[in-house]
Amino acid sequence: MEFAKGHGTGNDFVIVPDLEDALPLKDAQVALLCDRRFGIGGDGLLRVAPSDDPAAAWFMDYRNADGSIAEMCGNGVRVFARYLLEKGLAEGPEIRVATRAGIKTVTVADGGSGELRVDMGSAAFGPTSQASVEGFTWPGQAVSMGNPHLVCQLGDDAELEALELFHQPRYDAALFPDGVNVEFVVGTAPHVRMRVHERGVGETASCGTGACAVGAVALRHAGLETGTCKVDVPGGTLTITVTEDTLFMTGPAVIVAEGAFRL
Ligand SMILES: N[C@@H](CCC[C@H](N)C(=O)O)C(=O)O
Repeated sequence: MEFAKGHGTGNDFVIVPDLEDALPLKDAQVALLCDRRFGIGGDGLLRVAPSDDPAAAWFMDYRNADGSIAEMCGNGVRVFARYLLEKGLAEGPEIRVATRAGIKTVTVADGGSGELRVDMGSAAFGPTSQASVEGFTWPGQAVSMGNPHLVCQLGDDAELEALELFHQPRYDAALFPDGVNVEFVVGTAPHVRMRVHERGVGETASCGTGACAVGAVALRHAGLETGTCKVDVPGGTLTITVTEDTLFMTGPAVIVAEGAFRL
């Protein structure tokens, strides 16, 4: 089976081209491919399949490392678009990608940085809630970016660094019946820093949709309806811009390897 490997700010993905839609992957197969000892290794898998939607040629079939399906992946959609560009499956500067959270338009950013900008659609704010790790509890803001997030503000860098994110933080399962990605943030807009525990994965070096949720919350905390917020993640920096109509995320996306896997 042909594969490629790519990442966006250290959030890494196994990419499986399935251009004839002939390779429906079972959960266990996805988990094996994403396993860092027994497989290729990745936080998730991006299957490149034809789209049913006439507005986009390709569908991003995103799966978490444990095989579970998620609605959206922000770093994944940039890596997916980079793969389409490198393989000649799409032409820039605008690439439309079908996802479970609707069509996302990815644009090659101006200025030769090589970064990609995605129109992610507006952040949808939910109720406030809370998350707990190792007996400590923080208030949090529920935000949907197509997939569920809980953004928790911490006091300072030392508190963020001391967090043990080996296990899923505790959360209100009635509010998040399908699980939730939990972001822990320090700082204020226009520049914040975060760590994340992803549903179906564990702690990752970055989460694009998480950074979008964090940027939107940081701007709102600063009393801003629109604006730009840089979000530092362990694997780099993402730039989040909120406009009256939508939210853009800009960041890197690179393909680092290609090969064949014996499935
Ligand atoms: N890493 C992703 C988010 C992937 C999905 C998430 N784990 C979920 O289950 O919702 C991103 O970059 O957005």
